[in-house]
Amino acid sequence: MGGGIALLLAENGVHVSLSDPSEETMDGIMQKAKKAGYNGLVEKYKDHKSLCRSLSKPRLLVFSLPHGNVGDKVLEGLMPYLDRGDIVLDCGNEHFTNTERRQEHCKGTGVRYIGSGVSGGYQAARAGPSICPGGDESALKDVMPLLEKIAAKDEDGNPCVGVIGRGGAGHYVKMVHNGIEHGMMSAICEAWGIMRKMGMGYEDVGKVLQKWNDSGELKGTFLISIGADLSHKRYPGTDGSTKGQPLVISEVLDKVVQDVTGEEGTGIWSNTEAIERHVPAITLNAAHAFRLASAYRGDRIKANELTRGGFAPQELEIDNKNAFIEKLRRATYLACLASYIQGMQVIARADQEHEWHINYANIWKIWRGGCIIQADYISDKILKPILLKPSLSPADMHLLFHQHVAEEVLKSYPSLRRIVSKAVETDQVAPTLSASLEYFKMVTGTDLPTSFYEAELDYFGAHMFDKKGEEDTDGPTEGRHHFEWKPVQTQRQVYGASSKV
Ligand SMILES: NC(=O)C1=CN([C@@H]2O[C@H](COP(=O)(O)OP(=O)(O)OC[C@H]3O[C@@H](n4cnc5c(N)ncnc54)[C@H](OP(=O)(O)O)[C@@H]3O)[C@@H](O)[C@H]2O)C=CC1
Ligand SMILES: O=C(CO)[C@H](O)[C@H](O)COP(=O)(O)O
Repeated sequence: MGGGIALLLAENGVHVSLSDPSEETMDGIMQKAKKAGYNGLVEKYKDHKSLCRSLSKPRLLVFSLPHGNVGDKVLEGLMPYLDRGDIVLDCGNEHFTNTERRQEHCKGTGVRYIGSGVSGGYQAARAGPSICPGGDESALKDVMPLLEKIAAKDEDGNPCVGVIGRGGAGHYVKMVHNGIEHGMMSAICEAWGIMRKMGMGYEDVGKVLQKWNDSGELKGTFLISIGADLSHKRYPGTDGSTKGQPLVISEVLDKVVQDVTGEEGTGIWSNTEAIERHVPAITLNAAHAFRLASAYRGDRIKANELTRGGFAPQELEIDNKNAFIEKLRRATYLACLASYIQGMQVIARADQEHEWHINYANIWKIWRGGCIIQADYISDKILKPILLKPSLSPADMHLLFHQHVAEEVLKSYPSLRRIVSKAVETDQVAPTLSASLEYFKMVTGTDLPTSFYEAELDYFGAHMFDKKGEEDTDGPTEGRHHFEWKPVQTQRQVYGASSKV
């Protein structure tokens, strides 16, 4: 990512001083710069002192580092050579609490720290990513012209960058972007698995994904478009030709490991945040659990043996394949929409709590292009009418509270139900699609079986309950009633006089 950003900056005429523990990595970037004709614009520096000396003031230091300690160490190493007014632009996926801690630490020194998510993967880092910066207002004012230059552009040519808000808001929004990304990726891979079990070849599935990306509710969805593309990629043979070579996808093992290996943290953080902000983000939770289950392939093999082959998905016999695929498209869309609804709610709750003053119109802007969760239909039809409203209330951020969103859910819900029920009957692996179905049932239900849950809680814990007709008007409040479901008994009454001590 860092190499791509360095070359992108050089392409825009910026002098870049590189610093990386690996000489080889830096040489590789310098070679690419030379090849691209950015002569003299990229130089490498081994130590912090010479790096900082090479930069004109106020300096702009761009981080693209693994999260956590690494950023702390690099900042600590740079600090003695930085001056008041210098700016650190942290473009990694950092936990917002680390961002805010560093911002606080920098404050006394006059160094200005911006936490800025970037999205779009390493290809976008080179061509122009979607960028969501947050933090010091004056620093943001200084860097925005440059960020606007290097950012991805949407279909109208507008840069996909905007100030998100105070403190760690930029990194927070990027974290939730990744939570939404995981929900969408999971739903799409489940749809892919179902199509494969319908007997469709990899390339046939690719063609369907291409159609989904071309029109309808999944139009312009980046993850669908790359799915269509990758479905046709073959390894080159010794003569460079791909003819008769295996499709790459046919050889990819079924494990997603980066949560477990600690390379990335955004999936864990966004789910933890959803739970801590009391958001029922079951689509995101299921997607995350699916990744975790997939990571432990060795455990799966063992459990598969013990369950005599596990519960392998059956081949699907579908009479009207086209009609079924249309339902699958709608089901996938609804799971993607659920991911957005849940993610936005997490952001809004955190915004209220941290008082980041998030600019929601800018969230719309940064997700319009260049990012992994780019979804043109959702952007135009769902988000635009809400996020671009001149004044927004916290309730607006519950996307489902808007009639046009509710109508979308109503339109595609029967398809989601049909797909999930078929998946359940035939043991297809569809955790995120199933969770999304449950999500819409849960969050629209007004007679949930949680009456019984509440009664049990009151039975054993005296946790109180409200009675039917006693509605909360201002958010959840503790129940008003306790019923003595069973009189408290003494130990002797329960266990008898002869119980052993
Ligand atoms: N990959 C992606 O698609 C995206 C990644 N990100 C985020 O961007 C950041 C970078 O990601 P990515 O490029 O994929 O990761 P890499 O691991 O490829 O790059 C991390 C860089 O940090 C350097 N580094 C590691 N440890 C230290 C250290 N102690 N001191 C100084 N430098 C160090 C590495 O050096 P070395 O050359 O020695 O390995 C490497 O150049 C991460 O925060 C990631 O979450 C954000 C969006 C997309
Ligand atoms: O931030 C990203 C995209 O937005 C990166 O691609 C990130 O590496 C994806 O990893 P993970 O799926 O573990 O979040």
